[in-house]
Amino acid sequence: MNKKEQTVTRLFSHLKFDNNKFQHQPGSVLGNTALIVGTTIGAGIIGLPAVTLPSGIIPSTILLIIVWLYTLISGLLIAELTLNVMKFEGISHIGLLAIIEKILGKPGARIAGIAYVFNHYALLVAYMTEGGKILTTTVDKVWELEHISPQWVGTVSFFLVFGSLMYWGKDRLVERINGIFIIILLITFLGLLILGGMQFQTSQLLVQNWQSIGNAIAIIYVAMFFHSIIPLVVTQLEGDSPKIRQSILIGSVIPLFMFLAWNAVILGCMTPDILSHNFANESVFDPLQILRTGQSGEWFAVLLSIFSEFAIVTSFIGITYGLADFFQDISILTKSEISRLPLYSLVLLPPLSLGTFNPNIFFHALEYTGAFSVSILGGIMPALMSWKQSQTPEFTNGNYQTLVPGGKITLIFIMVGALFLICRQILVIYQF
Ligand SMILES: N[C@@H](Cc1ccccc1)C(=O)O
Repeated sequence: MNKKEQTVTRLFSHLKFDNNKFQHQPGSVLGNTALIVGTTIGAGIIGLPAVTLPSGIIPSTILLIIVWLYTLISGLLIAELTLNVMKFEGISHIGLLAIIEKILGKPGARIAGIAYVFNHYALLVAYMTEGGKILTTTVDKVWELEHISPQWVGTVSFFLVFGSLMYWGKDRLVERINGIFIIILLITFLGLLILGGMQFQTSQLLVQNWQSIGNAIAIIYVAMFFHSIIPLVVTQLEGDSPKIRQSILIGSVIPLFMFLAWNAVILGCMTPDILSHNFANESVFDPLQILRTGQSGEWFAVLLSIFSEFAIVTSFIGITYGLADFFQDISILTKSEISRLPLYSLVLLPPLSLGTFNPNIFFHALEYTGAFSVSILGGIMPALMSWKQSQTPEFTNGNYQTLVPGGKITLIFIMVGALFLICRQILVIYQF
């Protein structure tokens, strides 16, 4: 092909000033795929087996695939909106909330802002309580303590260890530690699959309770959510739509396979003996909590504790940064400078107090964030924005770049899915 005829795919060039000249620094598909995978794997995967256990492996596998499809479509929709806003405005970076404000105006941005803060606080509560619980269980076991520490001790310890890291740690140090944790996470995950696969109970494949499946939707949705980083991916890939599509597709397929394997292996480890366990003060029967005590072997328990703790810590790092950035943006907009101590206090103290007084809030925190904020940010908002843009002449004159097929039918599917989740949760709360 003649050089002149080559199509230019990217929207702008990412340049870095180095050695007295600008150098082109394109983001890689690989790097952005890893970013998506890293963001996706978090507390959701730890909450998953407890909510899928009642319905069984086959129904939950099908549900996981359906929710994945939903998150993939809504993720591509957010990428499409970001891409087009950048193109029409001529800017090379914009955040999710700013996109919502540009398209839906101030009221839309306010609702999204509330959903965003709710999402981050609820996740932080979940991370601190569950991360703390695993910490104390491990310490009690290693030092063979007779008195099991109260759960709030765990929540406070988690806050002191990892909150301090976030407050005092320089960005580069935190980034390095995060990278090491992700490697540990992947190695322990493989170990768990191998050990768990060896003790798979085929009888578990026969369990099929389709009516219990609804209880798992909200947590699966949180587990698969990564949408708040899509605008960053679009920027790093210079608005190059084939690369963006590829990163989002591969970046969401990898966690899907991890979830499918993990779900099958953990549910497959459930022997009748394990299932007869009963925790007096817990409202949810959590298979991971029992497996961590060594019911499927000591090695399995050790790997599971490491995997769970690091999955939570890596997400804690990302979500703490996300919320700190959000409050910093607001302080810049309102021209009121906020220094580091008040900023991190604002981010970490409210979830700490909620988690200390409700140490068993983990599952509720995940469920509520799925039903009331992920549904708004990852479902209703992108569908509304896309609908509004399809009515605007400048977007319908052929210059609009689409990543998601199906037009209005897709948007209705996204909208109905999110509304269903919200209504279902309200009915559960009021026990209709
Ligand atoms: N998927 C993440 C949750 C998450 C929400 C929002 C942004 C990024 C990540 C988890 O399971 O912990």
